[in-house]
Amino acid sequence: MTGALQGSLLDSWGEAGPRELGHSVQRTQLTQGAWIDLRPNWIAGADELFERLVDGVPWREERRRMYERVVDVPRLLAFYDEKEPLPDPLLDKAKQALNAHYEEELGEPFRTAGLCFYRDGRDSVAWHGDTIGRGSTEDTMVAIVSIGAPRSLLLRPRTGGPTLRYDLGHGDLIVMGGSCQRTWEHCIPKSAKATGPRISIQYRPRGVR
Ligand SMILES: O=C(O)CCC(=O)C(=O)O
Ligand SMILES: [Fe+2]
Repeated sequence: MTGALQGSLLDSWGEAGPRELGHSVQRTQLTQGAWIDLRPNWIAGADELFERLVDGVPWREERRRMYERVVDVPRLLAFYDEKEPLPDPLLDKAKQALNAHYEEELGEPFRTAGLCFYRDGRDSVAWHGDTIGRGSTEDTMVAIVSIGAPRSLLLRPRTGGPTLRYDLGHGDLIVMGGSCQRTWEHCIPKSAKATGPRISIQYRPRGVR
């Protein structure tokens, strides 16, 4: 069964929104106090959410200076600061569910939402940690909901070592925690295969970017 068909069947049986977290979240300890939580198929109603976000989010193209040149950022972006309403009620429900599950351990709530739109396999994000803010010095969490076409998220330790690959499917949740932003890097590599569009939603605490 294809992911899309499976998604639509599951969605027709239940209400749209995040499914339970609890015991369905699987944690993997990485090195140096970094960890990853995975919760496949977290979002019910992911097909409809994807369509609403494609049409409803004011996607921005960005250009960034790279050494001597100004280049297109190879994905579309949107950012919702903590006081801005999210573009879809399902994204509020997902944030509430993440906070119910993680706030105690995180010591603060997830507050902001960044959205990326990977139009096809040529769109990507290069190796980086989310270290513009406090993630460069403190443990934190970044929770990512993936919808649309499956893409790989790669992780590698900054000190060198094997690269881990997580194939993120439609409606999956991955949470990077502990020291992950400063001791590891992550990327979404370009894909040579014919790849459909994907949207990721990243929830972060205040001051993490
Ligand atoms: O699209 C993703 O899953 C990752 C995005 C990301 O790493 C970022 O926006 O910092
Ligand atoms: Fe990132």
